[in-house]
Amino acid sequence: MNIVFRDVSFCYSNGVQALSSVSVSIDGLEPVAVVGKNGSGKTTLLKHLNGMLSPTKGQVCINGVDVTTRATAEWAQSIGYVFQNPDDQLFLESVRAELEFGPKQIGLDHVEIRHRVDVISKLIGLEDVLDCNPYDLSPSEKKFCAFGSVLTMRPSILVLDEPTCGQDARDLDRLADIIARLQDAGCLVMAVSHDMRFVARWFPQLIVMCEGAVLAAGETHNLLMQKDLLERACVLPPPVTQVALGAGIRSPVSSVAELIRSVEQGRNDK
Ligand SMILES: Nc1ncnc2c1ncn2[C@@H]1O[C@H](COP(=O)(O)OP(=O)(O)OP(=O)(O)O)[C@@H](O)[C@H]1O
Repeated sequence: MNIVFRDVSFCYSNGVQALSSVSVSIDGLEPVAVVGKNGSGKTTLLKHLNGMLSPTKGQVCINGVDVTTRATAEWAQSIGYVFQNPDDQLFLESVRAELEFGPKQIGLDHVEIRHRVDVISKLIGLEDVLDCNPYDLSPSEKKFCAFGSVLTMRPSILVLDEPTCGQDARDLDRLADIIARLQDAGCLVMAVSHDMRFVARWFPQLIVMCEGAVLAAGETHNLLMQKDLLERACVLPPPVTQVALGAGIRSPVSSVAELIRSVEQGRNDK
C-alpha cells in the first residue's frame, strides 16, 4: 500500500483552514496512528482518503491513483471509514442488515454475503445478536457493529476515528486482535486517536499533527521519545515512556518490557 499526500491544503466552507500544505507518505501495511491536539486536522486529513473531502490545493494518491479521479462511492468499496460515533454510521433495523448492506450494494451473491457476515460477526463478537436492532446494543457493541459494517466490504484501507473511545479492557483486546488480523490480511489500518497507550502498543507508525500541519511521521517508538516534538503537538506519551524520559533513558521505550530492558542495559553499561 502506498499513500501520498502531496502539498495538501483544505479549507472548510466556513473559512477554517484545517490543513496547510501537508506532505506525507505511507508505505506498507504497518498500522498508522494520527495524533495531535483537538482541532489539529487529524480527521480532516483521513477524510481525504476516500474522497469524503477533496483538497483545496494539492493531491492525495493511493497506489498512484489520484483520489479525486474516482467517485466516493467507488472508493467506499476499498476504503472503509468508521466514524467516532457509531450513531453517525448505523441506520438499519438489525446488526445483520448493517453487516449485509455494503456487500449487497456491490452485488455479491447471497452465499458470499452469508459467509462474510458469519466470519465478521464472530470477529466483532456480535454473532449472538445478529437480529437485534443496533440501537438496543451497548455503546461498545454499537462501535463493533460499525466496524463490522465496514469489514464485510473487505477494505484495503480501514480508517478508524477514535476507536478506543468508550471501550473496556476486553474490547481493547478484541480491537487489537482485529487490527492484527487485518494487517495479516493485507489491509492498512489507520486511526485517529488520543489514546497514547493503545497507539504505542498497536500502531508502529505515527503521524504527529499540529495546527493543520504534519510535524513528523515515522516509527512510533522513535517519535514517542522526542519530548520537544510531542510538547509542540500537545501530545503526552504513554506513562511508561514518560517514566523512561524522566529517567534520562534515550533508547525507545513504549512498553514495560522495554523499560526493564533499558534499565538493565544501563546497569550493565556502568
Ligand atoms: N465540518 C466542519 N466545518 C467547519 N470546520 C470544521 C469542520 N470539521 C472540522 N472543522 C474544523 O477544522 C479544524 C480541524 O478539525 P479536525 O476535526 O480535522 O481536527 P482533529 O484533529 O480531528 O480534532 P479532534 O481531535 O477534536 O477530533 C478544526 O478547527 C475544526 O473546528
